[in-house]
Amino acid sequence: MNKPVVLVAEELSEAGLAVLGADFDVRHVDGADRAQFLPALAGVDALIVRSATQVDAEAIAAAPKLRVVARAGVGLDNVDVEAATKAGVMVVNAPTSNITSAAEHTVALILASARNVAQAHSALKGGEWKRSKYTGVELDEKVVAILGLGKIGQLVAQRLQPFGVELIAYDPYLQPARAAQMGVRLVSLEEALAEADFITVHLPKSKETIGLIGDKELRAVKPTVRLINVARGGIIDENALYSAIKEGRVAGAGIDVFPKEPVTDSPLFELDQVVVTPHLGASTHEAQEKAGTQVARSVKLALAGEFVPDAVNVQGGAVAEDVKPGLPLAEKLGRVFTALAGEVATRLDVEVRGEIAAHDVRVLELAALKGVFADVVEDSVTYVNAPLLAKDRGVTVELVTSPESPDWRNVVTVRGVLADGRTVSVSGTLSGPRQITKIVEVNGYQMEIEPTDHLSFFAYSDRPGVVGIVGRILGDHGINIASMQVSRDVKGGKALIALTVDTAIPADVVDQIAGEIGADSGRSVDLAD
Ligand SMILES: NC(=O)c1ccc[n+]([C@@H]2O[C@H](COP(=O)([O-])OP(=O)(O)OC[C@H]3O[C@@H](n4cnc5c(N)ncnc54)[C@H](O)[C@@H]3O)[C@@H](O)[C@H]2O)c1
Ligand SMILES: O=C(O)[C@H](O)COP(=O)(O)O
Repeated sequence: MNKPVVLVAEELSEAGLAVLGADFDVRHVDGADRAQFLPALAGVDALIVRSATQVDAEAIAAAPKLRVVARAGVGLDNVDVEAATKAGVMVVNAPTSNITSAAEHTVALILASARNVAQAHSALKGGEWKRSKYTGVELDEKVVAILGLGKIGQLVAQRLQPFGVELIAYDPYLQPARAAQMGVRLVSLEEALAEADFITVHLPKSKETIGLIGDKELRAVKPTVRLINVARGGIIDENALYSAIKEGRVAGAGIDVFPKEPVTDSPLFELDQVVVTPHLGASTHEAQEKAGTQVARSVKLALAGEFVPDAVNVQGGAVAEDVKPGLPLAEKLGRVFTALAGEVATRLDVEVRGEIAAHDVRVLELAALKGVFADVVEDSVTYVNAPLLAKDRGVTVELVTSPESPDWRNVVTVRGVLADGRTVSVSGTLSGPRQITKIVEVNGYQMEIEPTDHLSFFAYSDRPGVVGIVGRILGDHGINIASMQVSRDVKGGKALIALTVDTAIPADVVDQIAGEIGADSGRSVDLAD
């Protein structure tokens, strides 16, 4: 059997490659070289990148088999997550892999900028012993403004605390009490600019943050201020920063990231007051080992069809062990639902009852939706695009949970209302230590059948002789019945036959049975693939 193809488009740690092991066809390409990268995507199941590879809509379209894009690091601004989601491609990152390295690099640049380390180093190695020119400033008693008090911003705050600085931060999405616990005073952007001796940026790059620190803002700072950016290029406007330093309105800067990378001709490079590094924030052995192993594990999970905790475009969090067996059950129920309904519902309820409802079971709703659309759309349906498919078709979906359940069993129900107002439902359980899955209800009829590869359901009016007719027709076509159950509401009322058979029942045979027994409906579903 062909191994799944994993394309590694940037350097991945040895430890990450070791996690992938021999089960995958691991290929390498230079993701920054578009002419090589795009053709290499054909036939690829998983793609691993860092920040230099643009995974845009064009790249995603060039990879029709792609199931997961893994970013061995934090920032996702080089990945078009929306395009990936539409294509059903999971996007994962390694959200905490390099935050310590990025925070330490920030502190390195703050100190380097305060004490002119890089400039003095170059001068001395160039044969110049200059002391007064490189007189610096202390951090003690200075005000440090952190823009973005998230994971890295917080680590920077912790690390700067012992230097005796006063910490302020601009982050409108954080509670002041949480910041206060860290010894940080939350302020407005205007206050941060006016009060700071050092400003360090730890924001994501977004529509709101691009150019957040531009000409106007750099006219509102102290002339002694130093700016540090280990987040993303473009959050501080480079040209505005250049002018501010050149005109003596800003004392200096420490910059790790640039609007376009790689870059060797930024205007900032000509200024002695600016210390620069080529996007080295995450470039430590430790961070790369963590990023590589974390994404390799996520790729393995994603290609095994399992839920991935670090997926950024899938709703729901980590899946509890007790909930995991419910995933294939909910997906099968979704497929049976669609077979029974014969059309897309206008409204769908996914009900989860029993002890598992104590966990986060949003993933069961996704699994049910995955099943509902699996036999409806041409493209592959995943945990990622299933909610979008529902939304596109105007299906309202609701998850209903309850710890109460009959017989103490965990029960999952997919219930939908069709355009003509009819309700269709199917329920399944997980029972026993082996978590055996059973279908226990169809359209209100109680039963107990295994969701095997081939199922059929016939709704008809209760009367003698029907079972015999069904058996004869299937026998005539060489189809072996594995199990058959008849349920009815009242004697002589409406009844339902549920069948499991060894081979698929062709559509014309389903029609023949339905015709001969005068069924209200006859449906079959193949869960084999
Ligand atoms: N240089 C490197 O090598 C390197 C390494 C890792 C991360 N990064 C970058 O560092 C940055 C921070 O990463 P993180 O993991 O700390 O992210 P994070 O999401 O944990 O933190 C970002 C913080 O910014 C705040 N924020 C978001 N939008 C804002 C806005 N418009 N105004 C003010 N605050 C806003 C959020 O509330 C959050 O607290 C990202 O840009 C990431 O890509 C760079
Ligand atoms: O967002 C990140 O994780 C950092 O910017 C690191 O990027 P890199 O993996 O390309 O070094």
